[in-house]
Amino acid sequence: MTTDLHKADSADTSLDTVLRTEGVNVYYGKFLALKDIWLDIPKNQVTAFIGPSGCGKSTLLRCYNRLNDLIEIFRAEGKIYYYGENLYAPEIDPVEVRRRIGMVFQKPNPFPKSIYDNIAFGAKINGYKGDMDELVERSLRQAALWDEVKDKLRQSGLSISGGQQQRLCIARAVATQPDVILMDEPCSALDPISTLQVEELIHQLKKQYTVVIVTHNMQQASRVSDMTAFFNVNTSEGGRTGYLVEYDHTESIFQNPKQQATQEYISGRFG
Ligand SMILES: Nc1ncnc2c1ncn2[C@@H]1O[C@H](COP(=O)(O)OP(=O)(O)OP(=O)(O)O)[C@@H](O)[C@H]1O
Repeated sequence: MTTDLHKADSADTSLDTVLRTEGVNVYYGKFLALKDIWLDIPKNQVTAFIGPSGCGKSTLLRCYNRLNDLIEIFRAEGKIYYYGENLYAPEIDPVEVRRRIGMVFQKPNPFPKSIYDNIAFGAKINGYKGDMDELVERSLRQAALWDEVKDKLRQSGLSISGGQQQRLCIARAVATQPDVILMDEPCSALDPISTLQVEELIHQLKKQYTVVIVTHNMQQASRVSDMTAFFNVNTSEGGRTGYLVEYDHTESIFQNPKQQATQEYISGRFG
């Protein structure tokens, strides 16, 4: 087992890197939640984060759009670069970061507004000046939801099924014209059919976006992702510090992992 991620098996460097993570440590107060993370997220690929509960998958995901900034006791060390730009530099506006790096959460969370306004609202706030009807339709089409809701755009976003709500949240994320979409267990509250629909959608989205997904479901990681990062928790120093064990093409992680811990995790021996 290694906590030195310079030594961790790393991704294919021939792919364009969107997000570069260099030696990132994350603290909540005095608690070291993530230690020395080195990871490159490639463009127009789906990257999955897997690992046992508490290993810091969501924490790292939220570092990429500065959502952790909203947590008072959060502190990060190291560097995260977005196309070579330091995401945490003082001149960077976290609101703009969150527009370019959108997020979809575990529980579908549409606004208590109409389906139409769920999409139009964020776009208006972001100063969208184009044809709003066209944006709403395009976003719903991209989220594979248009045909199901085109006749009820004025109905509440809360009136549709959970799976449809999650696709509405994806449409809402897409409407702000992001570059990256972060997904934190986007299917964990969905039934199997809705899950497959969202997985199919993720597959489509990567043509245009870079996707990073946290999932507890290893079948899902192997179905949807191109790259997989396996994290584990180190309990040896009395805490529960997360670290990256192995990062590689999904096929290699699932069929030929280099680390024993990865092998044990994917074969269901812990976690
Ligand atoms: N806001 C917070 N304040 C304090 N500690 C936190 C906070 N958020 C997360 N943690 C701690 O940081 C560690 C990593 O949590 P995180 O949610 O990132 O892990 P995870 O791998 O996504 O877990 P899970 O799979 O259970 O969602 C855990 O020990 C957790 O208790």
